[in-house]
Amino acid sequence: MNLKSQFASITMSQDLFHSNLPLELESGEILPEYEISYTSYGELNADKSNVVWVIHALTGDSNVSEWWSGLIGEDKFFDPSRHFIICANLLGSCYGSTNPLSINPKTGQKYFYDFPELTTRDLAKSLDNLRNHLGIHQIHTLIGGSLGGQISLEWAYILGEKLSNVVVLASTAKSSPWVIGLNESQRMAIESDQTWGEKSENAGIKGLEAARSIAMLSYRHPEDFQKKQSDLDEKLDGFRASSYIRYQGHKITKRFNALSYWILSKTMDSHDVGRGRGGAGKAIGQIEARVLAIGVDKDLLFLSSESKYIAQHAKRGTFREINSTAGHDAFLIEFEQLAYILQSFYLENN
Ligand SMILES: CC(=O)SCCNC(=O)CCNC(=O)[C@H](O)C(C)(C)COP(=O)(O)OP(=O)(O)OC[C@H]1O[C@@H](n2cnc3c(N)ncnc32)[C@H](O)[C@@H]1OP(=O)(O)O
Ligand SMILES: N[C@@H](CCO)C(=O)O
Repeated sequence: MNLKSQFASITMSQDLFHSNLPLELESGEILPEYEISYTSYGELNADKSNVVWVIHALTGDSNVSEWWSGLIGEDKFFDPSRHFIICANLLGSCYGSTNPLSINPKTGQKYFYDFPELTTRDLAKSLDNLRNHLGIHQIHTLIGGSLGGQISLEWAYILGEKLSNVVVLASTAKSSPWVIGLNESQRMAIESDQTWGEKSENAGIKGLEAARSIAMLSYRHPEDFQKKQSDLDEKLDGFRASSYIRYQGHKITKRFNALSYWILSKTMDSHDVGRGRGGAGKAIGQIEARVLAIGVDKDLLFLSSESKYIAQHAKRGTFREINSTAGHDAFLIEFEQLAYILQSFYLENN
């Protein structure tokens, strides 16, 4: 379906891929059929060599020109007049792809809590099925941050020589105990909501509010709070940081649900590109594409050293660092630094 684009003369299309073939999951469970919603910008060139595939993070969607507007758009680093840019909503997420609120074809009812656990490998496989469906035989650049970076690594492993460059932002080869612990606290917050367990779209929504507030503390750095949320006046209550964190918790409930959040946070936990492949370092060493791993110096969630590890173990790896008090979320905010790093990477390597 072609949509009115925000760009003057660029094609933007929002489409749905329906797979009647089942997706066999790492857990042994099966998604009998599934849909993937995806957005693309620009046109494939004659030899299909201009594909830039973006993978969104935990609560993102496929409208990459909105949430990555500093990097994608007319005259931006990835420009739809030159690149064919595509982003698919991840399975499990609530922006158009099959998720816990979709109908389970086996029962004719919504999945709710019966939705299967998905790994980053399962998600990479589902994206590869979409790629095949679209007849894309070569991806110039695959790029993703956080959970999107984890899936990018998994997919890069599968893609082999069909991928030229993979850019992994603020991410990791294997989720650390720290990340898993933080995600478990967030799921505990969801569980403590009395509505969790109900077969309702709003189940666990207050819990999700608390979960996002915990998550925000790992997405930012204390210096970011110091800069933006300090109170100028002396007070005993009603602090700016309190209202900010509550606001952020509430904001997510207007656009996301606890079931999708639960599933995708579990996906993040089980991520390990080295599972069954002799360890993360060995698996990364088998990726054929050039690997650019970008860390954020003040990322408290996925440490910059984890990005360095990825680059060090790749056959053709480069490590770069963003300097930002924004912390983990810098990959969604620091467009100038990102564009500079990407520019120099392509100049040096392509
Ligand atoms: C439909 C969709 O939205 S699709 C999904 C798009 N989102 C994604 O892809 C996920 C990735 N994006 C994100 O995580 C975020 O949007 C980021 C990281 C890029 C930016 O985060 P933001 O929340 O916009 O920035 P920031 O932390 O500065 O907070 C700003 C907000 O907090 C509010 N705020 C700031 N300080 C306070 C305070 N002391 N008390 C209350 N509210 C406050 C601001 O008014 C602003 O509100 P707004 O979002 O309604 O405009
Ligand atoms: N802020 C990101 C999560 C951290 O990668 C999101 O909401 O998707």
